[in-house]
This record gives sequence, C-alpha cells and structure tokens, in this order.
Amino acid sequence: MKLVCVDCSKEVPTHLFDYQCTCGGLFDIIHDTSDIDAEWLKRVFHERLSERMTPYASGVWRYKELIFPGLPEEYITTKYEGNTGLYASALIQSYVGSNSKVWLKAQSENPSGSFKDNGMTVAVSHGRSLGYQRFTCTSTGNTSSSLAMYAALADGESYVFVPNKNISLNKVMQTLAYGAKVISFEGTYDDGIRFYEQYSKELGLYICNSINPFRIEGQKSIVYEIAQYLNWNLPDWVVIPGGALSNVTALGKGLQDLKNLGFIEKVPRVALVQAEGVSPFHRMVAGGHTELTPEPNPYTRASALNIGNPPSWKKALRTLEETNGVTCSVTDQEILDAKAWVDKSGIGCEPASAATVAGLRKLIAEQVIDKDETAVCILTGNMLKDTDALQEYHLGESTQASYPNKIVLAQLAFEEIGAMLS
Ligand SMILES: Cc1ncc(COP(=O)(O)O)c(C=O)c1O
Ligand SMILES: N[C@@H](CCOP(=O)(O)O)C(=O)O
Repeated sequence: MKLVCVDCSKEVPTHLFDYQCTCGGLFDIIHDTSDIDAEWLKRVFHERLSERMTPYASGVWRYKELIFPGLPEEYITTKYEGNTGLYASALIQSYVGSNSKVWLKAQSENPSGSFKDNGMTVAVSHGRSLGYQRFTCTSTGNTSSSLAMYAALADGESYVFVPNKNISLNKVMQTLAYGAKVISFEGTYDDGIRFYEQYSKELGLYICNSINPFRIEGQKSIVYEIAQYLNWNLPDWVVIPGGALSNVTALGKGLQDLKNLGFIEKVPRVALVQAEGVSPFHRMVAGGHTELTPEPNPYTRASALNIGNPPSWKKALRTLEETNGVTCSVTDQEILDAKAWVDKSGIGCEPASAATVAGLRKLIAEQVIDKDETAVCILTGNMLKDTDALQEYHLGESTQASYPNKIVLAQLAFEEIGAMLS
C-alpha cells in the first residue's frame, strides 16, 4: 500500500502520512492486489456476514483486505458501521418514472447517521496507529458528528471548525454532544480547507476531512456492500450526490477494485448530482472544460452540499471517465420534493441525499437514463439530521404545495374522527 500524488505521481510510504504532496496535489492510496486469490476473498467476505462483535462485523472492516490490509486489529475503532439497508422502493420507482427497480442504499442507518462513518472509522483508526490523540475537521456537520463520535470511542479529542451559518443545528449539537470542541467561524467549508492548507503542519492535528485518502478507502465499502448484497450484480446506474466529491471518488475506486478482481463483470454508469446553487463540477463537465472554476458564493438549502471548491474534483473526474458517467444539477425545490417522497417511502433521508432521487427523475425525463434501466440511489444522511428542513417543508406555506400529506386539524371527538376514517 502506498500514497501516490494525483498530480505529479510522487510515491510516499503510508507511515509518512501527509494528505497533500509538496506539489499541492492530493494523495491517493494504491494497493498491490496481485497476490490476492479473488475466489478465496469472496468466500471470506461472505463468511464475515455472520460475524458478531469483532471488527469484521463492521460493514467496512469486513473488506479490510481491500481497504487497509496491514492495519493491526488493536487500532481499529469501530461501531460496526456500514451494514446499512438496501431497499427496492416501488414508490420511488413510480416517483422517478422508471419501469425498472430503483434501489435506495440507506447510509442514513450508520451509527452517526451518515455515510461519513464508512470513511471515518478508517481515518481515526489510521490516526491512532500513527500515535495521534487529537483529530480535526472542517464540516457542515456530518463529518464533524462522525469524527466526534469516533474520537470519543478512541478516547481521543476532536477539534472541529463549522461555518457559522447555512448549516443544520441538529448536526452541530450532535457534534458537541459527542464531546468535540466546536469552533464556529465566519466563512464556508472551503475557507476551512484553505486554513488547513496553510496551518496543518504547525497544528499537529490528524486531519479527518476527505482530503485524507484513508477516508476515501473506507467509503469504498459502500459499493462493495451493495454489490455483495446483490450477489455481485450491480444495477445499471449508481446515482450519488456531490459536494466535496469524496463519495463519487470512493465509488469509482471501489468499482475498479471489484472489476479488477473479477467480482463484477460490468461496471455500472455513475450519475453525479449537484445542487444548482453549488454545481461547479457539473458546470465544468457540461461546459467541456478541464479545470474547475470554484463557486464563489455557494448556497443550497441542502446544506451538506454547500461546497464551492470541491477538493477531490480531479479524482472525481476519473470516476466519470472510467464509468462513462454523467452529471446534472437540480434545484432546491426539486431536492425538497424528492426528499418528501423518500421520507414517505419509509426510508427517509436528509435534503442532500434526496438530490439523487431528484437527479434520477430528471435524467429519466431527459432520456439520459432509460426507463428500463435499474438504478441505486445512495442516501447519504438521516432524515433527522435536519429537522428544520422537515418543519419548513411540512409546516411552511409554499413548499408543501406539491405534497399531499398535511397535518389535519380536528376536534378530538368521536364523530369527527369517525367521519374522517370512514
Ligand atoms: C449527507 C451528505 N450527502 C452528500 C454529501 C456530499 O458528499 P461528498 O462531499 O463526498 O461529495 C455530504 C457531505 O459531504 C453529506 O454530508
Ligand atoms: N458535507 C460534508 C462536507 C464535506 O466534508 P468532507 O468530509 O468531504 O471533507 C460535512 O459533513 O462536513
């Protein structure tokens, strides 16, 4: 296993951990899988499905050989993350206008309520193995909640930087409650990342944002798990929301691993969905450009996607190229309407995650995705991550217009309730 710079291809051993190369490029982790017996590994992954209370009961560490093979078990900090549900929803199939199965992968069922746990367990475990006790991130709230939870489990300390506006208070409170030192600052996630670029060395903290390639390795497990649950037959499309672009990067890496090992025959196409107010990557791809122009004033109600300068865009571009992928953007209204239907399906998600369902609906309407093709939407965060969004939608004046389920005002009298039920 080695770290390789995505810009200049410089190689560095993993014990000399730094997230950024001297040339400024991010590092990628490259594994040597030439000695792996794929059939043996598949059997091991299958057997581990019945593990209980060991690191391999985790839906991330189940795949340790492809994520962080050399890590001694004593450093693994796990809450049995992953193991999240994969649901075929007839309601969402109908909402998006598909004739084929639409799966929802509920990363919202992770211990801290978002997909961040898949990557964070690996980052914190790696940090511990290097002797770190103090961990840090800048965050719109999910990364920080996840970090604070794992740092607490590891008896470490966490220091998190959160923008002082346009984020969900639920997430900040969750972070605080897990014991993190929360520093609220004027600016955005992008300013937080710039701060690390300048001061990370002097601070001596272990950085847990997705610029850390160990996060990406852990997040690969999401697609491994989908593939394993579907007996190594993936749907035609994987639809994923994009902010910092870590998850689409991990998805692409995971798909290549599965293809190289012969676990899957065909790599599905990836559809990356951004929120219209913060869609620099989509604009770059749609405009046929080769350099990303950051969004200077990012804003979307799906606050987890409020990232104007996605650090992993070069890695994400690789995923698009390797999977013949597409991008699109959706409005906040489309996101919130889609979220209401995902909630009604019984699965639920936060606004950012619903961008996938809104995007799938749009791409089917535009005939980019065929009605007869199957798809899986990655639902990245839990519906209780942003209770203000629920309240605004269901109790607000204008936003509930297209949604049929409203609060009913009635007297608690037998006649009135009886008449309603008849
Ligand atoms: C719930 C949720 N969905 C989607 C995203 C976007 O994922 P990425 O930043 O990896 O593109 C984030 C944050 O990053 C998130 O918290
Ligand atoms: N939505 C994210 C922002 C991206 O963070 P990162 O983990 O990819 O660095 C958050 O929850 O903070």
